[in-house]
Amino acid sequence: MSTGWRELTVLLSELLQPLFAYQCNENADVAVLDIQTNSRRVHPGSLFVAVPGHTVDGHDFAPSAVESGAVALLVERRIPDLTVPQVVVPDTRRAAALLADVLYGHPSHKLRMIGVTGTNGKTTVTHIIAHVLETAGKQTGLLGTVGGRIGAETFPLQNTTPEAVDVHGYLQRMVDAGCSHGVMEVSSHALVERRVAGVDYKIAVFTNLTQDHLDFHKTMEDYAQAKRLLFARLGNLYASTRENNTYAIVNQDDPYRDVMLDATVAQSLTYGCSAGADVRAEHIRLTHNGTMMDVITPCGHMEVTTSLIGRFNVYNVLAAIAVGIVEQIPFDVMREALQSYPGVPGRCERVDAGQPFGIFVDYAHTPDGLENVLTSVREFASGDVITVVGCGGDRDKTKRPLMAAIAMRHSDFAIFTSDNPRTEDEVAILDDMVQGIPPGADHYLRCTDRREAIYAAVGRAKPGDVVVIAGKGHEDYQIIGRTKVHFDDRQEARAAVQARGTTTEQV
Ligand SMILES: CC(=O)N[C@H]1[C@@H](OP(=O)(O)OP(=O)(O)OC[C@H]2O[C@@H](n3ccc(=O)[nH]c3=O)[C@H](O)[C@@H]2O)O[C@H](CO)[C@@H](O)[C@@H]1O[C@H](C)C(=O)N[C@@H](C)C(=O)N[C@H](CCC(=O)O)C(=O)O
Ligand SMILES: Nc1ncnc2c1ncn2[C@@H]1O[C@H](COP(=O)(O)OP(=O)(O)OP(=O)(O)O)[C@@H](O)[C@H]1O
Ligand SMILES: N[C@H](CCC[C@H](N)C(=O)O)C(=O)O
Ligand SMILES: [Mg+2]
Repeated sequence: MSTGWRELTVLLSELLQPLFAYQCNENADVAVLDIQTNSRRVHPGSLFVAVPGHTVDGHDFAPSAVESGAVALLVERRIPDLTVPQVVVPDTRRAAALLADVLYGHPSHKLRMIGVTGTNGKTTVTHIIAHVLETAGKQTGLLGTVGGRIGAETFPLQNTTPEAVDVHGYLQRMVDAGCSHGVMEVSSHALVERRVAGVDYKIAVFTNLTQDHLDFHKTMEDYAQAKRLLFARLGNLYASTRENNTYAIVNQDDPYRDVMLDATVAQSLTYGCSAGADVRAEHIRLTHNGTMMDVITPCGHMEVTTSLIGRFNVYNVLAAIAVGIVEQIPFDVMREALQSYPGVPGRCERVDAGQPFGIFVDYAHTPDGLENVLTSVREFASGDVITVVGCGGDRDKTKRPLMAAIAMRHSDFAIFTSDNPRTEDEVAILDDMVQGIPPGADHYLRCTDRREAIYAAVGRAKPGDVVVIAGKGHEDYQIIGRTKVHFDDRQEARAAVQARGTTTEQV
C-alpha cells in the first residue's frame, strides 16, 4: 500500500506553519505535491528533505533530487548552486514529521491514537488492543512489526515503526477508511529518530524494558530515555493546548515503571500482578492450551480466559484491558474479545503436523523474551525442551552469549543456528553465542544452516517433548548479506515432521 498519493498541492509556506524557527532563501509560495526523504522517490512537485543518516547524509543527494523534479529542499545546511528554495532548520527529521502532519491534514487528531512501546510484547499488545476495539465495533488501524492493517487491507512494513512521512500518510489512510482508532508499535529507534513527531497520542502503553538494541542505544540508561520520550510528550504536544485527557498505561512490575510515570503529565493507570497495580491479575491458571485469570480493576472485576500461553502474556492481556477501560469498552465485550483472540502469527505459534510432540515457533529474540518463552513451555512440557535459536547479525552483540546461556539453562538440548546474519559472518555470530555456554555443558549443537537445525531438533524429539524454534516468528525470510531469501520456520518445521514420517497422536 502506498502511504498517501495526493492529487492536491499545498503551498510550502503553509506546510511550514508548525515550525518555530527556519530560514528560507527564497519566496516559499511554491506548490508542493508530497514530501520525500529519499531522493530515489522524488518526482516533479516533491519537497525533498535531507536527513543526515547513520550511514549516509541525505544532503549529498539534494542535487539529484532537484534533477528529479524536487521543487524545494528542507535542509540543515544550505547547499550551494541549487536554484530551488531551501528551508534551513536545525533538525530535518523532526521538521519533516511536522510538515507531513500538516500535509495530510493532522490525521492523528482525528483518531484516538494509541502507541505501545517496550522491549517485548509490543506486537502482541497492539494486536490484542485492536481485536478488543474491533469487537466493540470500533474500526481500528494497526501499524507494527508484522505489517499494517487498515480496514480489510493488510500490507507489509519495512520497519516496526515506519518513517515519519509514511506514518502520517498511513494515519490519513486510516481517517479516510473511517477508523476511529489507530494503534501502533513505537520502537525506541523511532522515538530517537522522531518518526512519530507530530502524532497526537491519547494513550501510551509501556510493556517492559530489558536488554536489546545496545548497538544503537549503547547503554540501558539511554535505551530507557528513548522509551521515556513517548511519555514525556503525552498531553504536551502543543504547549498552548495542554490538556490532561491523555493516559499513560504502565507495567507496575517493571523496574523502569517510574522512569515512564515521572516523565508524563498524563493520567496514569498501572497494570501487573503485584498489589499496587490498578489493573491486577489474581488467581492465574497457566495451561498448555491457554490462560485463565481474575482481573481486578478500578471499575470492577472480570474473569478472563485466553488461548495465549505463558505468564508474560498475562501482562500483555492486562495492558490491553487497561486500554479497554480508558476507551470505556464494556467488560462483557472485552471478555468475549479476549476469549476469541486468535493470536499473532509467529508468537508462540503452534505447528501441528500430526506429530506426537509440541512445536512452537516464537519471535523471542532478546534474553528476556527467550527466558520467558522457555520457562513457560517448561511448565507444561511432559518431556524434554529442545530449543533452536540464533542471534541477528548487525545487531546488539552483547545479547548473544546471554541468549545462549538462557537456552542452555532452560533446555534439555539446544541447537544454535543462524538468524538473519545480514553482513556478518554466521560462524562468528555462533562463536559469540557459545561464549555464554557454561564450562563442561555439552547438551548443544552448532549448526549454521537453519533448515538443518530445525530438522535436527524435530528429528530428536520424543513423544511429550516440546521443540521451540525461536527468533524469527512471522518472518518468512533469512537476510544473508543484503539479500532476503525465502525461509519460514513454520514451513520448515512441517516439512521436518513429514520427513520424519510421524503421524501419531499429539501432545
Ligand atoms: C539504524 C536505523 O534506525 N536506520 C533507519 C534510518 O536510516 P538512516 O536515517 O540512518 O538512513 P541512511 O541510509 O543513512 O540515509 C540517510 C538519508 O539519505 C537518504 N538517501 C539515501 C540514499 C539515496 O540514494 N538517497 C537518499 O535520499 C535516505 O532515504 C535517508 O533519508 O531511517 C530509515 C528511515 O526511517 C530507516 O528505514 C532505517 O531503518 C533501518 C532499515 C533499520 O534496519 N532499522 C532498524 C534497526 C529499526 O529501526 N528497528 C526498529 C525496531 C526495533 C525493535 O525491535 O524494537 C523499527 O522500528 O523497525
Ligand atoms: N510481555 C512480554 N514480556 C516478555 N516477553 C514477551 C512479552 N510478550 C512477548 N514476549 C516474547 O517476546 C517475543 C516478541 O513478542 P512481540 O512480537 O509481541 O514483541 P515486540 O515488542 O513487538 O518485538 P519487536 O521489538 O521485535 O517488534 C514473543 O515471541 C515472546 O517470546
Ligand atoms: N526488531 C528486531 C527484530 C529482530 C528479529 C531477529 N530475527 C533478528 O533479525 O535479529 C530488530 O530489528 O532487532
Ligand atoms: Mg513488534
